[in-house]
Amino acid sequence: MATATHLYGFKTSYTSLSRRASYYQSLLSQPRLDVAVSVASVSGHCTILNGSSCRGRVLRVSAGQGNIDVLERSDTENQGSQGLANELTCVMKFGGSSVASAERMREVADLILSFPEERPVIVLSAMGKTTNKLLLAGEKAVSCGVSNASDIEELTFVKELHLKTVDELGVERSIIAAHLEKLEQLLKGIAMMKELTLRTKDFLVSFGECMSTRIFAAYLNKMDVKARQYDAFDLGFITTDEFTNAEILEATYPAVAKRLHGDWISDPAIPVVTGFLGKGWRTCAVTTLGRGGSDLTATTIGKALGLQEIQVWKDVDGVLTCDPNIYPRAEPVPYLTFEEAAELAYFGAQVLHPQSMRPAREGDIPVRVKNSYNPNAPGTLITRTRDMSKAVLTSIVLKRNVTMLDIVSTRMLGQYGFLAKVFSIFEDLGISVDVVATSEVSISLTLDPSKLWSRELIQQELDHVVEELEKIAVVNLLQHRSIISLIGNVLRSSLILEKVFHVFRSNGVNVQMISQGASKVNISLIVNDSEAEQCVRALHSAFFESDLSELVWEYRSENGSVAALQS
Ligand SMILES: Nc1ncnc2c1ncn2[C@@H]1O[C@H](COP(=O)(O)OP(=O)(O)O)[C@@H](O)[C@H]1O
Ligand SMILES: N[C@@H](CC(=O)OP(=O)(O)O)C(=O)O
Repeated sequence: MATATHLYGFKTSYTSLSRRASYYQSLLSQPRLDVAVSVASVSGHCTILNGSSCRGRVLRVSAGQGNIDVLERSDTENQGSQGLANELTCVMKFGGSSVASAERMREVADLILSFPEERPVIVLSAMGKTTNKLLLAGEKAVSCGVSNASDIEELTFVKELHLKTVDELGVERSIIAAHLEKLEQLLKGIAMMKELTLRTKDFLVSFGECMSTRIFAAYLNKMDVKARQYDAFDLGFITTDEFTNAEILEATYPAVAKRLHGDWISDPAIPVVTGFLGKGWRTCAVTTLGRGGSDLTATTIGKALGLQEIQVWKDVDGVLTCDPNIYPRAEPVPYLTFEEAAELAYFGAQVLHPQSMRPAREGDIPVRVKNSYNPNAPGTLITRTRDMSKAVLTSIVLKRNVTMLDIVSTRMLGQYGFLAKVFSIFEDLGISVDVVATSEVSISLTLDPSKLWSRELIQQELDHVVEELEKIAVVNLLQHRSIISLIGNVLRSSLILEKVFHVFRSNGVNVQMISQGASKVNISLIVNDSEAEQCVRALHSAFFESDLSELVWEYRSENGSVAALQS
């Protein structure tokens, strides 16, 4: 092992010497420079000028001229690494549909190995529909009695699926035997207690990801590809204690970077990480990030390690122009911005977790959505910016079963007092609002259903909201509504809306509320649930299957300027 020291030109964006000094202090406190380098490259504070590999212990950083300083490092601890060329390069997340069986796991392993230039972190979801089955098993356990818990149909299904998979892949059953045993014990516990709390639900579903990752890592090892399994809750994913919908806390980033980096450098092996899971910071119990949360696990790791790319592998050719279950002729969208993708996810496109774009945007790391069943399809590339000069409508998203409130002031309060009071009621009750339209004396809004997760709560919460609002307003509660969100270039909103209203009128549909906020990418329309799918199909035909250029041309002539069309 070499013990030479090396000097590097070290460029920092901090111009003040005192800021630089305190920044270097933090670098020096890192046990190893590879951690410091990745922290630095993520936050964008510094770059290593000569582009060389920089691992080992930071000895000294001394201020030089301008904002270029000299960094001295030692190779003493440079165990087994060949420099940045051997860093982990990307994160590849495979959803449940991609790892639903032994055959699928084999294909995913082949797919990973077909990118020899990549050194990926792998994030996996539970196999197939395991999460749904586990939740159903938990619900049945509440009322089936302890003696029947072992025979719950969904438990048998989960056991058989996982045992069949290990057998077919030729890995040891012992890899998951303890988890299957513990899962059965847990269901007996639920049966005994006759209750399934949110905390227990999270622990229960965690078995899915814990088993899929163990099986897959064991299979890679069997194929002589060195892999190491990680449970996210032991890896450093620290979250709030909001069971079933936990938020990732900032402390996660350095913790995950340190652990994955440290292990990779001391003993390189492909990390295989459980998606979806975390550890509550107060309770230290297993938490989950909301359904579909493995996307968020992947983008969090991408940001933590400052990786080159985040890939999310699904069962569709990328983000599509609308939900293919509503309209099978939906087509892949080749490029999206983080903002468009976030808006699309937030307004209900199942393909991405609503919060998953945040870490990617903060770390400015491109996200590629690909199809594990059709790897040659180009997929969707999501980046900070894209060419919007030709963009009109990008995608149509539908969120069903939304509750809408029409709130009309009784004029006991002035306008500003009225709005403030209405929103303070929502804040006090912890309910999020999705879409809002206001006039001087009335507000129409929709409630975020993710906060109204459990059936019992819905009615209770709604009753309470209405009761509170009725103290200052006349309230009309409208249920079974849908939000149709048009993600696109809002600079062309007149063109979009002209076409939308033409389509709605031809289909005899009345829009009950419309909102085009400050967001440059989204127009939301509220219609009855019963009319929503028909509207999405008609809008898709109008925007994506007919030639828009004629309309664009008319619009351009009317506005008399080409510039009006360019963002
Ligand atoms: N706009 C959309 N683009 C692509 N897929 C969509 C869209 N809206 C809904 N979906 C659905 O999302 C599914 C993929 O998301 P998900 O099931 O969470 O993937 P995975 O489990 O593989 O991570 C697709 O199979 C498709 O049915
Ligand atoms: N297994 C979890 C987490 C997840 O992200 O799954 P998927 O990637 O299959 O959507 C769920 O079903 O919600």
